[in-house]
Amino acid sequence: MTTKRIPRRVGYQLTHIRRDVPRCDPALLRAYEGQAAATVHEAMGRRGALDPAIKPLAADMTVCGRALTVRCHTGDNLMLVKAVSMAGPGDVIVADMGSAVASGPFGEVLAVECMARGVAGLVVSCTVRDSREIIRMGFPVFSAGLCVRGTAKATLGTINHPICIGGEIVRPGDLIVGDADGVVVVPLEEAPDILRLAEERTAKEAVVMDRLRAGESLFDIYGYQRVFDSLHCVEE
Ligand SMILES: O=C([O-])CC(=O)C(=O)O
Ligand SMILES: [Mg+2]
Repeated sequence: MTTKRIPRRVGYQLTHIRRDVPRCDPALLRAYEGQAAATVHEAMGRRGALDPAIKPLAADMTVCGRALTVRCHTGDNLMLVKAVSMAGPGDVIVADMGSAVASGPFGEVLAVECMARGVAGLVVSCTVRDSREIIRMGFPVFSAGLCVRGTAKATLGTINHPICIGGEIVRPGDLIVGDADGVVVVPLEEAPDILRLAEERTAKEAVVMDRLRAGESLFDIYGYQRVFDSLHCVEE
């Protein structure tokens, strides 16, 4: 009797894990480290902001790095565990965990591995757990809150494919900038121009704030009377 073997590759085959992804210039990454998320968001024409439900575990957490993207099956962190094993310095793991927000696919144990690998941070669409320990060790985690529920480790997803998180598309290699105000994604090809615009904005705001300290008003400096006039503002 002959045994029928099922061919492993039939028709379209999804590549689950991609390793050959664009990498931004390390000097550019370092230059982004001093930038506030809100400034970057403004500099790119108010684009790129993830849903504000995704917040840092502690107000003083900041993150800056290149996106290592992960797409997990709902309630399963198998691909996230794999992504952590692939991550290194300068990487921010950005994880779309599917439709269930309330689960704890990331906690103290994975945070320890991230710290050991020098990973820059985690941005995740759902909740996480072991928050006290993660805050204590100072690993930057941006999540939709906290949940004690554990996850399965049984289903494939993708690593380093484009994902959608917090209403924004994130592609592997895109820049991620996050702080207490929220998280912004910068498309890699736009990163040099947006950095220049962000630096210009920071310099301009420093001058404006000096003028405010000297007694001027923002209303006058920016000439908002023009807007009032166009709206026929009545004042008595
Ligand atoms: O292992 C998990 O499923 C997540 C977790 O709790 C940890 O990383 O500590
Ligand atoms: Mg745990």
